[in-house]
Amino acid sequence: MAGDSSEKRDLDVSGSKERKRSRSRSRDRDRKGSPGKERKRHRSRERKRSRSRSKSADRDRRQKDKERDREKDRERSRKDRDSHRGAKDKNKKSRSTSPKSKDTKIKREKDVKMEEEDQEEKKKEKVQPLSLEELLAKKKAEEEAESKPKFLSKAEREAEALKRREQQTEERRRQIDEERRKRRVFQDIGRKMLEDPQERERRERRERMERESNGNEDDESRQKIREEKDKGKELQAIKERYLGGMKKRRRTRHLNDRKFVFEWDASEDTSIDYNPLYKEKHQVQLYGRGFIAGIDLKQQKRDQSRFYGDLMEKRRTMEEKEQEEQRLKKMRKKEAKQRWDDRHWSQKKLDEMTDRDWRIFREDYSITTKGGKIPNPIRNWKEYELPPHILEVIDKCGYKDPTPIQRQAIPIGLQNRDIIGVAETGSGKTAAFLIPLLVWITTLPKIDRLEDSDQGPYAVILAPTRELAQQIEEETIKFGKPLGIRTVAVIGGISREDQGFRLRMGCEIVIATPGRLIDVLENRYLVLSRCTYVVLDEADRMIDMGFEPDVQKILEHIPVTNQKPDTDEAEDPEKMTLNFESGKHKYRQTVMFTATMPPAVERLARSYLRRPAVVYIGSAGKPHERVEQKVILMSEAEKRKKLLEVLSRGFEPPIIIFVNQKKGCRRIGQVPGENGVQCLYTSWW
Ligand SMILES: Nc1ncnc2c1ncn2[C@@H]1O[C@H](COP(=O)(O)OP(=O)(O)OP(=O)(O)O)[C@@H](O)[C@H]1O
Repeated sequence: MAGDSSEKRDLDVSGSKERKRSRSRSRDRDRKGSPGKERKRHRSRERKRSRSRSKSADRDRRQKDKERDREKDRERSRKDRDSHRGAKDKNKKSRSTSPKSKDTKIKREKDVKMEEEDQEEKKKEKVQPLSLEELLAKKKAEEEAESKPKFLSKAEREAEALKRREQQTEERRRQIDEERRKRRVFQDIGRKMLEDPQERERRERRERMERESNGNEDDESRQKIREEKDKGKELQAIKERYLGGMKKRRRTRHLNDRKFVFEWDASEDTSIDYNPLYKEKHQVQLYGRGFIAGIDLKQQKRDQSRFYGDLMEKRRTMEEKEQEEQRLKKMRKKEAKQRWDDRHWSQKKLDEMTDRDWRIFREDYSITTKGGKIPNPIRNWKEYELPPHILEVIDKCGYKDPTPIQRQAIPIGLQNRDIIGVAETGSGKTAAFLIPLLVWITTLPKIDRLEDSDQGPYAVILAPTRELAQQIEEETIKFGKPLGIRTVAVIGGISREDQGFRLRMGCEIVIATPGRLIDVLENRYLVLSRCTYVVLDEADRMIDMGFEPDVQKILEHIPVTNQKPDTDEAEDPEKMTLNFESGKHKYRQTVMFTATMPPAVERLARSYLRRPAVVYIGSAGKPHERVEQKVILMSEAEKRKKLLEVLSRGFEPPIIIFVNQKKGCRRIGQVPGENGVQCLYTSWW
């Protein structure tokens, strides 16, 4: 109810105002109705205004105040109207369309119209800025108007199109002109810059700076990208480390997959075998170092060296050429000398032999020596300075060349040195110790030899067995008889009296076995007062056979007055040679031959030999050169058959077959018997 009363009040207030306005509007309507009048009025107003403007500023101010007041009033009325509209909306339902409300509506519409007209009039009077609401309303109205379809006639459309076309061509022309103008300006600038070097320099500097700045920017951006990538990788790595990253599965291709897989191995490529291109691959050359790519490097090198050689040859002076020739001659001479010196010892004369040649010589004959200054071995009989009668005998015996032991032992023996010779049976040891002895004996006057025959022999040769002693005797007689040197063998199995008789007749050399010699010595058939030469042949065998005490006893029968001093003198070749040539007063010389060197032999050597020279022939553990060894691998069942096959090849008897068991010995013994060959078998049981 209160609301209604207030509304009424408002309406009353507004009513009075509206009335005033209606009156003015009615006037306006009247004015509109008569345009001529209105024009007159307007002109008069304009005149008035111009008059007033020109009259004074006070009036203007007053006018402005009035305008301001009027504006305020207008605002107020607008607000009232809005509130009135809101109230009207609220009471729309409650209030039915009563005649009263209709009147007010019409009145309001009239008011609005009047107001609009008023506004237009004012606008005309003075251009004032539009309020926001007005602007919005205006815009809305424009949009609505635009959204409404416009129906244009054909002529209008054609006109429109023509207009648009003109606009487009105009726009195009304008653009072309603009471009042309710009180009002209640019060309002008360029021309100026070409003319002005300073300007050009400035421009270049500017461009450079721009480029650098761009480059720096690029670098920075690249750096940023790199850092981001690194961070990403690091993050990924951390994730994989702590969360267990997803491993990329390797794609495996199976043979059953639809896609065909060509299984091929490099070794299956046979093109290399028949294609000459692959066979003779050309060496690819790159440019540089003075070579041309694609051409054989060796050929290029050859050409280059030829070219430079020719060039150098042209440039050399005569003097230089001579010098070079001299140098080459010297070099050739030196090389020839070297070649001459490097000849084999067999191509050299004795006086051309160097130490190196002697070393090679010893190696060739498997001679190894030890102990003091050992003289060089004998190359051949003729070369060596042996007395002619000795050489004659050697020649008579048919010894064309000395055996290895003879080559080394004879020169040592001729120096009156004690010798330990390690050599096998049948290596020519007899001549090795006999020749120095014969040389010495033949130096002694024959009368002395005959007169002093009761003093006993000059040399005693001890052998372990009768057979060996006889063998040595044979050899000795062979050498000694032509030289008038008498030899007596004192061995078992022969009458002691006979031997005693022969000894009493006198002899220079006694060959004996230890047992019988002691017997003869003890029975005074023999004395060793002038014995200066003692030979122990096959000393190891003698010791094995238990002759060591006998040997010692025999050696005790030899006088000690002519024993060598146990000093370096015993090794001095010159002093010893002099002593050797001194005839009767020669030191006692002891020579020992053995195939092995057991401790007993060493003991014997230490006791009776003075500073001996040791000569080894061959190498220990090495099979003898004359023995052929064959190993045939087969099963037990095949052995018998194989043995018969080997025997049927025609080996000269006697043949020795060694077996490891007694029964095997019997069984094999029957086999050759079947083939008509006598067989003996024996064993150590
Ligand atoms: N230089 C030589 N040239 C040719 N034949 C030689 C030469 N030296 C030795 N002989 C011969 O070789 C054979 C064996 O010689 P020698 O008896 O001297 O050997 P050995 O080593 O003494 O053997 P063993 O110890 O059995 O007596 C002899 O018949 C001998 O005539």
